Order: sequence, then structure tokens, then C-alpha cells
Amino acid sequence: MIQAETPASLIMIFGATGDLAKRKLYPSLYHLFRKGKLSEHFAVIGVARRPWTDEVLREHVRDSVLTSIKDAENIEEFVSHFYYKPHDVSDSQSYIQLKNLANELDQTYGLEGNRIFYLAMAPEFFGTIAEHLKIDGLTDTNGFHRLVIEKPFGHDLESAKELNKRIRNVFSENDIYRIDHYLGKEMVQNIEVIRFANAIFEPLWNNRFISNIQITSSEMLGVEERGGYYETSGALRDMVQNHMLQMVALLAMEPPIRLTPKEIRSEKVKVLGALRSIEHDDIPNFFVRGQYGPGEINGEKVIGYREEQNVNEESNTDTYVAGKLMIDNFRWAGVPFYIRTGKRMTAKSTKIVIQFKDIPMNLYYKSEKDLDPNLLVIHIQPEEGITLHLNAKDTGQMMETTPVKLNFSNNHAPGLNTPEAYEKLLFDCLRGDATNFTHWDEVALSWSFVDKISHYWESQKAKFPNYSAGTMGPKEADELLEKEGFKWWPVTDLDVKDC
Ligand SMILES: NC(=O)C1=CN([C@@H]2O[C@H](COP(=O)(O)OP(=O)(O)OC[C@H]3O[C@@H](n4cnc5c(N)ncnc54)[C@H](OP(=O)(O)O)[C@@H]3O)[C@@H](O)[C@H]2O)C=CC1
Ligand SMILES: O=C1O[C@H](COP(=O)(O)O)[C@@H](O)[C@H](O)[C@H]1O
Repeated sequence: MIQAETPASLIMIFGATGDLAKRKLYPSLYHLFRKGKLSEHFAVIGVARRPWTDEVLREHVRDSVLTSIKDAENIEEFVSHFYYKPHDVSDSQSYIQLKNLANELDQTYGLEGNRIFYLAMAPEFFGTIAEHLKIDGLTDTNGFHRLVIEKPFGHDLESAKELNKRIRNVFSENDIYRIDHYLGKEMVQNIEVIRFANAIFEPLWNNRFISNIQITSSEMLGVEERGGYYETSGALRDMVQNHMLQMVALLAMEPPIRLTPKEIRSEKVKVLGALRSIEHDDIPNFFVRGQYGPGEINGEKVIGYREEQNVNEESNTDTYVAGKLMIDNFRWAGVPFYIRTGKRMTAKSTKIVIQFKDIPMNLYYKSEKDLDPNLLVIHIQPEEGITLHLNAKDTGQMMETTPVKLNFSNNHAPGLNTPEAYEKLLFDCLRGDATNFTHWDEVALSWSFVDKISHYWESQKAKFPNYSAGTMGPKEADELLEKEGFKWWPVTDLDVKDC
């Protein structure tokens, strides 16, 4: 049930000393607090191994907020709601101490027994923590109990099933909030609105009018300190299984009969279920993998993936994936959805390009020159907006055309106006709105699609590295489109700010 207002709640963060909590969760909670979206009846218990005190955590939270917001009003009041408990994830005594503190805070802050358990720790602990929460009585209150789970949700379908079984013994599906932070991004949420609130798009949104759809999510950063995790994951599991497939599902789904989590999820599940399964030897015809070698980013030399910390010097891990997805249903038969994502690429950019089919006959260019196709570009980040690429008359006597762009920019000052994805998702969770979290059925279908590709890749030694840092990936990714008469629309030339 979605609460109209923010209810009182205790938020227990497992992994309170970690990177995610510091960079994302504390600033997001502070934004909610400052906007009045966090009830004054709230308290946070930070949980991790190191022997911190309440004061140390408060200092840490204060620093984390002040790093991103210089004029943080009422910061002292905000941090006074934070408490800390050193913890051993597999020891019941630790949970009993947590329960006692939680019960005390229930009284102090009038929390009505409402509890959000946010698991921001390595995934191997998710199942154990969920089980202890029940066995040791942390869920024995009258309020709501919601489990927020960070990615990755499993390593493949089998491990995801196992994890799901363990947490479902404690929490019902409705109380499990599997985070995919792309679903909290403003322009990802806008996909549905663009599609279903505009009479000009929905009639064209099918294989009669769309020639192909391209989704690019490129990063300039390398793996940073996450080499250990990334070696077990790679770009396919890290980005495609979740974020990229979620965007595909939102772009391809049928209009839901109403905007409830259940109806939207059910439409997304149908898309994921209609993804053409790609078998063994056919995989190279549909998917390309890459790994960055040394190169240059912003004029600075950077090392290759195999030289990164905690990375095997003969690593077979993909830091880049490009793929062609086919959705075998009536609406999308024959329309390729091209996706690509990678680290150490030319630009930090997430964009969706919907390329419409050419008009049947070109009246305007009699000779060799072609009309540009109409494109609808959805700028997810760092700019947020929409651009429609059209053809118009070139000024002058001749009846010639020139490309024009109709542009809507959501953020003229990038990052300032739009709430951070985590802020929105935390707020949704407080209100009990699970629309922008992934349901188990979506997770399972995504893993079963991705598993076939990862198993095939694991069985073949790749010729890595195959792209230089600072480029847009291996040449095979360009060939994937060229062989079908398409090309990747360059993310840098499509910028909303250029219009
Ligand atoms: N960082 C990011 O940008 C993103 C992270 N995620 C996900 O979020 C989760 C956390 O990531 P991140 O913050 O980067 O990880 P970190 O390694 O920075 O933090 C891990 C946290 O877990 C705690 N911890 C580790 N082992 C134990 C233990 N045995 N008992 C109790 N606490 C323990 C650590 O505390 P201590 O050392 O004090 O024990 C620390 O607070 C992961 O699932 C990750 O995949 C998802 C998307 C982005
Ligand atoms: O989930 C992840 O996402 C980030 C990219 O997120 P973005 O919001 O900056 O696009 C990626 O760097 C990371 O490897 C992955 O785990």
C-alpha cells in the first residue's frame, strides 16, 4: 500500500561505513530531510564491523553531506538522528543488541515499529542478514518491515534463486525493494510519460515506424577500487543484466492498464519474456565484448584494465558489451534494440536514440544526398532532456532541406535541479511505492537471458585488450550495426546542450 505521507520509520543501514552509504545514502537522506520529505519521526542505525561510536558516525555523515552540499541547513539536527552499532553479521548477540537499540529508538522517536532494513554490504551477506532479522526478532513489531537490497542480486540465475528463496522466507515479495538505481533516474522515469502521455509518439511506437533503438551507457571511469568485485562480474552482469535490460523493458512494454506497480511490472515482465534467447554459436552474431587497454582520458594517460588493482593480469573479464536484442512479439518483430555499455570510453553519457524509418520517397533531394532519419533522443545523463531530430526547409530559394532539432532540456544547470536517483528511491520505499524497484520475475528473466551469454564467454578465451581507454569500444561493435545498414549515433554529437 502506498502511504500518502512519509510515515515515521527507523532506517537500519547495514554497511554504514561503506562507499555507497557515504556517497549516496547520507546525502540523499539529508535532501529528503531538508525538503521536509522525511518525517521528523525518523532515526537511522548505522551497522558495520568497525568499532565506531554514535559520534564517529555522526561526524562521518556530516562530512558526507557537507562534501556535496556546502550550505547544509540544520545539519546538526539531522545528524542527531543517527546511531551506530558495531556488528558481526553471523552472530545472534549482535542482532539482539540491535533489536534493543531499535526498540529504544521506537519509543524515543515515536517510530510506530516501522522498519526499513537497507543492505548496503557485499551480497554474500544478504541472505544471512535477512534470516537473522527474523530469527532474532527485529521484525517483531506492529509496523511495516521493508528490505532494501543493493545489487548485484545474485551472480547468475541459480545464485539469484537461492538468495531469493532465503529472503522470501522472511519478507514477502511486496516488502522486498531490489534497487536498480537507473529506475530512480528522472529521465528513465520519463520514458513512460514520453510514450504514454503524447499522442504523437504512441501510434508510431512499433515496427511499422521505428527502424531501430539504441541505448548507450558509456563511462569514462575505469574500475577504480572495485577490481575485486568487477573481476567476478564484468560489464554484462554489472550493467546489462539490470540497468540496460530495465531500460529496454520500459521502452518496449505495452501501455499498462493502470499505473500501479503490479501492472507496470507485469508489462515489463512480458517484454523480458519475449527477448529472443541467443544460443551458443549464435552469440558472436549478436553480442560483442571488450576490455580496455591503456589509453588517454582527457589528455591524461591511463592504465589498462589488466593493470588495475585486484585484477588478474590475464583477465578474461569484459569491461565493454555491445549487443543486438530482438523482442519477438507483434509490436517489435524485426526491430533491433542495440545496447552498449563500457568503462573508460570517450564520454560519460547515457542516451536512448529511437530511429524512425525513412519516408517512402524523398521529394527533396533529387541527387545523391539522403534525408536524415527522424530521431527521438532521450538524454538520461549527464544532461537530461529530449531532442527530436526533424528535417525542415533550408532558408532560401531552393526547396532543399536542412536538419533541425526540437529540444527540451530538463536541467540547464546539470545536477542541481533533479533529485539524485537514490533520493527518489529512498522516498518511494518510505512511502511503500515499489514501482521503481525490480520484481523477482524481472530479475529471473534477466538472468536467464544474460546467463547464456556469460556461459559462452566464459568458455572462450577473449583476445583482450581490444579497445584503448578513451575510445568508444572495439571495432566489432560498429560492425554489429554496419552489417545491417545502421550506425551508432555518436553520443557526443547528440548533446541536448548543443541545440
Ligand atoms: N559503491 C557504489 O557506488 C555502489 C555499490 N553498490 C552495492 O552496494 C553494496 C555496498 O557497496 P560499497 O558501499 O561500495 O562497499 P564497501 O566495501 O565500501 O562497504 C562495505 C560495507 O560493509 C561492511 N562490512 C563488510 N563486511 C562486514 C561484516 N562481515 N559484518 C558487518 N559489516 C561488514 C563494511 O564495514 P566495515 O569495513 O566497517 O566492516 C562497509 O560498511 C554492494 O552490494 C555493492 O555492490 C551498488 C551500486 C553502486
Ligand atoms: O550499477 C552501477 O552503475 C554505475 C554507473 O551508474 P551511473 O549512474 O553513474 O551511470 C557503474 O559505474 C557501476 O560499475 C555499476 O555497478
